[in-house]
Amino acid sequence: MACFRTSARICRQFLFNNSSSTKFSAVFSSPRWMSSGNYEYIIVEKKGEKNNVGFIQLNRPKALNALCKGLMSELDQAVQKFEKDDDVGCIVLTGSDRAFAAGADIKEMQTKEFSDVWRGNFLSEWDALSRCSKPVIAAVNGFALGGGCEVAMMCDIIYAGDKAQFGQPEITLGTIPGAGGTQRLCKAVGKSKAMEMVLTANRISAEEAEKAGLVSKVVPAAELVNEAIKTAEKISSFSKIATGMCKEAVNAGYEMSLKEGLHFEKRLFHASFASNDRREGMTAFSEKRPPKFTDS
Ligand SMILES: C[C@@H](CO)C(=O)SCCNC(=O)CCNC(=O)[C@H](O)C(C)(C)COP(=O)(O)OP(=O)(O)OC[C@H]1O[C@@H](n2cnc3c(N)ncnc32)[C@H](O)[C@@H]1OP(=O)(O)O
Repeated sequence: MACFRTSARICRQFLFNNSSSTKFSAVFSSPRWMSSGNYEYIIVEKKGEKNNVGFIQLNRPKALNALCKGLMSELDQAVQKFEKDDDVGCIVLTGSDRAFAAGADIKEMQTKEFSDVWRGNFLSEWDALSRCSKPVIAAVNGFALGGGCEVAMMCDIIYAGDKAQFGQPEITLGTIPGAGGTQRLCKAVGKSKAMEMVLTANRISAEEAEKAGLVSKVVPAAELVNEAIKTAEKISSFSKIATGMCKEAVNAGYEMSLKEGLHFEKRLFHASFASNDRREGMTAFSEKRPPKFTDS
């Protein structure tokens, strides 16, 4: 903690480096808060030294976290709960060592008719993660297949354990990806690789996913969750207004032309000057002290 007193610059290094005290907090932080919700398919906790990381673990091990209706509905509820929680600045979503998620629940889908899925707009209810204004990190170990890969891609950052496998095997079921597995994958890994993956059901390793651009970091499987929590703690230490603006600018820019994206970013940047946190951040820098963000 002495670094905080010494200078703002050293403090900034503290925030940006993997300091031993941050590692300590991520490794040893216990679930100090359990969700009051009664979840069947997920585990929901708050983690991190400051209890400011929303942690969701898919927990349907016998079915390799297949994304049944109940699980997706609980995921939606948990994300909304963290969205409203003023202490939470970032969310980590993970699965088990064996599977992040093996896709939509095939046994649940098996008997559905065209009219069911069309009229019910099946899978549209999966959009909760994409609507979340707070950053979400997917920590992927094991299989991320079909809907599992799609859910990971709905997150803002993907960290993968070194044994993770990504794929879109829907073609083997006589169907196609239905929750972004063609479009999001195409944007992440490029058209040729995405086309190969959806047409052949070939899986790619964590290493390949990192090279192709689907994943931002690969770490040993055992360290994955702590690594994601550490990053989430860092993100949570910043102004929630600024992190929200960053997320909005990146996501909007991704969909827009360069000209529109640059304009949108500039306007959000201008808007940040209306926040107390922008004033505090720059004042703290000048006064060589750590900033105290108030999310206002
Ligand atoms: C529509 C889109 C969304 O856009 C989809 O997501 S469609 C689904 C796409 N996913 C898949 O096709 C993957 C299906 N799963 C597998 O291919 C294999 O299970 C595996 C992931 C390669 C693992 O194989 P392994 O031999 O190690 O394990 P099992 O096959 O015995 O699986 C264990 C257990 O889990 C059940 N299960 C696995 N995936 C699903 C799923 N997507 N839906 C429902 N259930 C799933 C599997 O049936 C086994 O349970 P058991 O039958 O033994 O009770």
